[in-house]
Amino acid sequence: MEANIVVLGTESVGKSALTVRLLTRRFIGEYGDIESIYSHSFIADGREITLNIWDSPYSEDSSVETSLFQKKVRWADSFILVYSICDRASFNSISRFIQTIKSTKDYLGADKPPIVIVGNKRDLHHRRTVLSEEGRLLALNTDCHFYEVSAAENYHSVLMVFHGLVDRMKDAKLTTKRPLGFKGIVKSMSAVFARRRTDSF
Ligand SMILES: Nc1nc2c(ncn2[C@@H]2O[C@H](COP(=O)(O)OP(=O)(O)OP(=O)(O)O)[C@@H](O)[C@H]2O)c(=O)[nH]1
Repeated sequence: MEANIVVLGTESVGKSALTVRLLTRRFIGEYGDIESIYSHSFIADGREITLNIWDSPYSEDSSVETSLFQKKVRWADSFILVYSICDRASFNSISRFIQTIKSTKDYLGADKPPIVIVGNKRDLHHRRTVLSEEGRLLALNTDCHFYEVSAAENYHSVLMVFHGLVDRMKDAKLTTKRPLGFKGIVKSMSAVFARRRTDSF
């Protein structure tokens, strides 16, 4: 099985931190602004599963109206929508992402995609401005799954997010993948670490 996952959310909510945590088990603190699609394979129930994970830095250009956003929605089989539990505005933006994803997929005649909502930075509970119940309620009302995690502190909770999404996709036919149609987006993990090393000098 091969599946395309897009990680979305507003600025600095921890999209790269979650992605890099899954891929390397590490939290490296600073990630740079790298638009990347990472490939990650693992075995589950005796089957090889490959996830292509598209992580992009947020900017005004990533708003839901843009053609790049539409391109991501078309490409993806499923979505991880991230907010920070310390950032109310990032939580408020999640509904808009869900609406746009659903209406675009509907317009394309595609199946309803699995969507997971993730409240990140759980370790910063003393600065919390979004209650867990609010995240859970939003997920319930929009037929999404919900997790609260800390990419900084907990690898296993991040693993649960991605594996939970895979479980929801298991029966879908997700095999033949078309190339994206533009160059320079696929980076290796070494790019992330190289960037960090450079930044620290
Ligand atoms: N305390 C804490 N900090 C986190 C956590 N996840 C990410 N951060 C920090 O939050 C900041 C932003 O993390 P990124 O992963 O770059 O966030 P992003 O959503 O990819 O940001 P953009 O690329 O700007 O859209 C960094 O300083 C991270 O170290 C977390 O779980 N807990």
